[in-house]
Amino acid sequence: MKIAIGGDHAAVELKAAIINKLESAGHELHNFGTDSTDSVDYPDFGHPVAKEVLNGDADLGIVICGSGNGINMTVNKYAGIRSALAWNEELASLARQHNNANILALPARFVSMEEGLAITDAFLNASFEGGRHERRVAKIAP
Ligand SMILES: O=C(CO)[C@H](O)[C@H](O)[C@H](O)COP(=O)(O)O
Repeated sequence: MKIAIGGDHAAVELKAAIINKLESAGHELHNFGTDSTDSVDYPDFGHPVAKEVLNGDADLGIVICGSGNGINMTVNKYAGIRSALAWNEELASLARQHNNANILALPARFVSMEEGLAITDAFLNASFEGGRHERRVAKIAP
């Protein structure tokens, strides 16, 4: 799977661990940074992930900031992006199963490294259930 990933300075350690794990599992990661703990602005790293998913160069995206909120808000500005903030595995699975989320937003300062990796796995391993959820997801667009 091709996965776009980006985050701010709060995300660096978790992002690196996710990239390492997913590349080892055979996924192709497109890393849009930041890879430094110098303070940056999370929108600058969310926009390229949203664009990569929308143009089809990535199948899914992962965005990370301290709370997950700012970068989640950023990518959800794009029509066609359904980004879900998840702080446990069940929320991540449900985001794919019920909402057909195409981006996972992680709160780096509120999950452990182990939890962040497990949440990512749950997101990638789940799939959209369709059925009644198809109608609801179609109604998300205004
Ligand atoms: O902006 C955020 C909230 O959605 C992110 O959590 C940022 O990572 C956070 O604001 C960064 O805070 P810092 O005090 O500038 O490190």
